[in-house]
Amino acid sequence: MKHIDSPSTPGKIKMEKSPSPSSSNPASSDLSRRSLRTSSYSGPDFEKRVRQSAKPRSRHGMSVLVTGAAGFVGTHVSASLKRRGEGVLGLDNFNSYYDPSLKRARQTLLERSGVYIVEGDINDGALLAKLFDIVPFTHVMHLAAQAGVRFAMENPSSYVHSNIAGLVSVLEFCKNVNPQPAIVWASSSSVYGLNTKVPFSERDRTDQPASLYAATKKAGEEIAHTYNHIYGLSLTGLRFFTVYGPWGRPDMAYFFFTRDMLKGKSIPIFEAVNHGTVARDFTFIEDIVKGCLAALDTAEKSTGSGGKKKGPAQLRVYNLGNTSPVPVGDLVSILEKLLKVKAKRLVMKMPRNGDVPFTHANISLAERELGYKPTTDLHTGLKKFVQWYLSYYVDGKKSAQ
Ligand SMILES: NC(=O)c1ccc[n+]([C@@H]2O[C@H](COP(=O)([O-])OP(=O)(O)OC[C@H]3O[C@@H](n4cnc5c(N)ncnc54)[C@H](O)[C@@H]3O)[C@@H](O)[C@H]2O)c1
Ligand SMILES: O=C(O)[C@H]1O[C@H](OP(=O)(O)OP(=O)(O)OC[C@H]2O[C@@H](n3ccc(=O)[nH]c3=O)[C@H](O)[C@@H]2O)[C@H](O)[C@@H](O)[C@@H]1O
Repeated sequence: MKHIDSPSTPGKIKMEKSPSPSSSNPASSDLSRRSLRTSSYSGPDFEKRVRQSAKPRSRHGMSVLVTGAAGFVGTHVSASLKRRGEGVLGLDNFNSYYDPSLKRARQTLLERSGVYIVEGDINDGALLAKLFDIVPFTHVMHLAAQAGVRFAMENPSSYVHSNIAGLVSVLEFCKNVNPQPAIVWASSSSVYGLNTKVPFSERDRTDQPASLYAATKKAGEEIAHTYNHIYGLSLTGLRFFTVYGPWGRPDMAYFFFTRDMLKGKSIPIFEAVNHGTVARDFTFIEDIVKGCLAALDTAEKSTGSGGKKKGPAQLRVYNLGNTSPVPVGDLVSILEKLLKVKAKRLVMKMPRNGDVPFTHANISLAERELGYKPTTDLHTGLKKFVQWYLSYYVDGKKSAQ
């Protein structure tokens, strides 16, 4: 995987040093505010675009800040919220973990539907202050993160920067603004780590992460607990299970298998110890989007630090999976049929690279409380992915990196 842009790249605001914890506090961000006057984030045009994009037109009246909006899940969630008439503003740093031109193409798609994505980093306190000054967001859909389990061995600090420092930066803001927004954020199925009890339930242990990525998501869940407990923030963590679909992520197996199969290259298929099958509870993006919207719709208001008087704020965690694990070899067989290409399979022992052998979601809690019900099997979902892939890369003559 590629080198990633410096994790401290602070968007377009030129600051003398990386944003410090104090600069992410709206009450103590004089330095940051000064730097904003000369930045491209100020001016009537910028404010107008932000306001227009975040203005709700639905009966729900939501104004949602979507972090990671140029990402795979962020694009789909933003588009879906906008279609429903919610106000949506995106925030993304467009880093180069994978081909940024794909993020730009998603941005173009969203702009056509009226969603503006501000280019900047979630650690940039001055920028968050500016956005919250312009819009009293009712909700934050926090999806920005350093994703991918294996890349954590190459660039561990990018995970700390986005998944820990970045989460704290967002929560610091949310705790300080009035009114406080409700926050729905992406955790991960990877928190189950080496857990062997299946299917994975929210009550199962999550103290054996197999990768630094998983450890940062688990840390995020603990951090969420703290901000809920002290500051009365309403927080919902969603444990997504291996999400796939159109406009997906090129670092994920289903995506680069497709690319490499079409190029006639061999694809490494991992097997567990003693030739055990490696399987995933692959979940289609449209099902995940429904789960995200249901989590936003059922999110209660934050209660603030006077939480004791008003009662405790909501703190929730849900599995969003498909409840139907499929061996990776079967995923390849489906791709072979859809692409009409015979894969050159290179079966190999799974390296100790952060991967886990098996995932399987118990979704009864999400079913009960969110009305979440995935409806897309892997064949149907991959068919939609392949149709998109061929039209984007082959017909669109884009180079797949
Ligand atoms: N796709 C999956 O299978 C899956 C599974 C479990 C959890 N998740 C989580 O869901 C969320 C969305 O995942 P995705 O698949 O869309 O990944 P993605 O990489 O496509 O999207 C994440 C976006 O966040 C942006 N970003 C990263 N760090 C940032 C920062 N510091 N400031 C601003 N923007 C930043 C990236 O540029 C990217 O566009 C992530 O939190 C991820 O960890 C994804
Ligand atoms: O569900 C999750 O929480 C995680 O889902 C995915 O992680 P993963 O399931 O490992 O997805 P892929 O990297 O696409 O791998 C899918 C399967 O293919 C296998 N694989 C991967 C790469 C490879 O070269 N060969 C191979 O057989 C993996 O072992 C795994 O079983 C995402 O990449 C993570 O960001 C996310 O947090």
